[in-house]
Parts: sequence; C-alpha cells; structure tokens
Amino acid sequence: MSSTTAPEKLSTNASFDGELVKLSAPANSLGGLKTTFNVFLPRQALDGDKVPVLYYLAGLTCNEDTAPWKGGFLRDAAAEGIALVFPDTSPRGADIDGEDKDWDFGTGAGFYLTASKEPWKKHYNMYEFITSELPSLLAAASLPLDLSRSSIFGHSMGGHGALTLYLKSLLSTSPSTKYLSASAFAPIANPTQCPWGDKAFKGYLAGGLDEGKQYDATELVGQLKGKDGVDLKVLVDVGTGDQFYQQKQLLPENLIAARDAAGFSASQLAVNLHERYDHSYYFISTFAPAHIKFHAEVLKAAK
Ligand SMILES: N[C@@H](CCC(=O)N[C@@H](CSC=O)C(=O)NCC(=O)O)C(=O)O
Repeated sequence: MSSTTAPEKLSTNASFDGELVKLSAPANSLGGLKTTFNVFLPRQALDGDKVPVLYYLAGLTCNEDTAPWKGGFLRDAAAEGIALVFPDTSPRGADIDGEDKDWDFGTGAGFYLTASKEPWKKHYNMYEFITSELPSLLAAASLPLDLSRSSIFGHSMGGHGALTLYLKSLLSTSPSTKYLSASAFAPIANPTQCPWGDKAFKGYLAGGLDEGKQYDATELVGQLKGKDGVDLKVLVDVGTGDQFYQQKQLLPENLIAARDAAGFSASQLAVNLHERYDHSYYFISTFAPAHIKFHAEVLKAAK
C-alpha cells in the first residue's frame, strides 16, 4: 500500500462544515489511465480523527460527481462523522473501438468487474480498482481515514457493484477490502438474467454469463448458503414506479428468493419496495438519510 504515489489534489469545496476533495491519479488496474474521485471529509476528519469510510458506486452514464451533486448524502455523512468516497464508473479514454457507442456499455458502464476479454481487459477492471487500488490511493493521500472500517453502497449498476463487492468479500478468505455492510438503491440484482447484464458480461468476459455469475448478487447470496459465521448486513430500496424495474432490468424478486432459499432473514438482507418512486436521484435522495444511518450504525459499532 505505502509505495503507491499520492494522488493529485484538484479541488476542495467546503460543505456541511467538512470538505469535498477531488483527487486524481493514474491507475495501474485501469491500464495506467488517469482516474478522478471525490472524497467527502466530515469535520471530525478535518480535526484529525480517523473516520470510517463509505464508498458510493454510481450507475450507468454517471461519474464521480453525480452523487455528490445529486445524492443528498453529504449532510447526513457530516452529521454521522463518516467519510464518503465517490469513484468514477469506468475507465475513460481507453480509445477502444466502440467504447462510446452505447450508454450501457463501455465508457460510464464499467460494471465493477475485471474484464477478461479483448479489447477490454487491459483497462476495464473497476473491480480491482475499487477493492484494491483505490484504498491504496486513499492511504497514499494521507487522509484521516480508518480504512479498516469500510462499507459500500450504490445505485443501479453501482448497486450491483456494491452488493457484489460486499458479498464477494464475505466469500473470500483474504479480501483486499472487507466491507462491513452494503446497501443499494434500485440495484441490478440478478445481472446474468437481465438485458444490461447479458450485454456487459458477454462483452467484457471471455466466459460470458457463466463467468458473470461471480458478479451477480443473486448468485452470490446462493453461494453463501450454509457458510459458517456469515451475518449479512444489507439494505436494498427499489421504487415500483422505476421504469427499469418495470422492464425487468433490476429483478429484486430474484434476490429475495435467493435470500429465502439460502436461509437468510429479511433483517439480514432487507429489500423494500416503494410505490410511485422511479429510478432517479429524486428517489435516491429521499432514502439517502436511511442508508447513511444504516451504515453509520455498523461502522461506528466496529470501532
Ligand atoms: N441515458 C439513459 C438513462 C441513463 C440512466 O438512467 N442512468 C441512471 C443509472 S441506470 C443504471 O445504472 C443514472 O443514475 N443516471 C444519472 C442521473 O442523474 O439520473 C437513457 O437514455 O435511458
């Protein structure tokens, strides 16, 4: 961790008595491409306390600025004294033919996996970046963060990312990052069974949908069945007025079925359906305080 070069600081904005810092660094896991990320530091961190960390993974077409601008997370994170980390959603500028053709594949659509297929595998490795290189960059930036207390949340493609990174960390004997809790707004909960996941996994992975099962929250919950000592701490909110829910891109019902079949309870993996809410950041910002509170309780209890 300590040999990583410190990221460059691009800007600082005071917010809710803390500050939002924008950082940039070349990322080895993204084939050396420069990536940019935001870190919200609460007042406690500015005063020198090492604060816990909550990563937010954004959805298709988004970047590191989408959630700080529109998510409504900063006020509650400031009140709870937790840091927020907002990475980008894909590498940028890999210069791959077709990379910018579709909004649901390529730029802005990294799907938080490790690509194994040409021509994507040199750059499209957001799984490695988020779980391994980003924590190293945060450490190299010498920010007052307690990286041993980390949790993760996200929206849509980023909700898929948050759930799968968390569940994969539970399944691994030596995870690069151990996340203490996960939550998701309108996640793509069973990507091997929906059009977005089908396109991404067949596009990025040499093994297609079969290889994609390791990045599928519904599959991973099934794999946790009977594993000793596993206690899930997961919160999911979905609006039934969500156009992508209605188009069967999200499939939370499959996640619920997998949870029940694996013997986990609704308090270990809560999936709440909300009438009228859609896929937008109006929905996210409505439930933002509940998600921050959910993670803050876990992160603070871990001190
Ligand atoms: N351009 C698309 C819509 C793209 C979209 O809705 N993106 C969502 C995430 S979808 C799953 O990952 C998003 O968060 N957008 C940003 C926002 O500010 O809402 C289309 O044409 O339908």
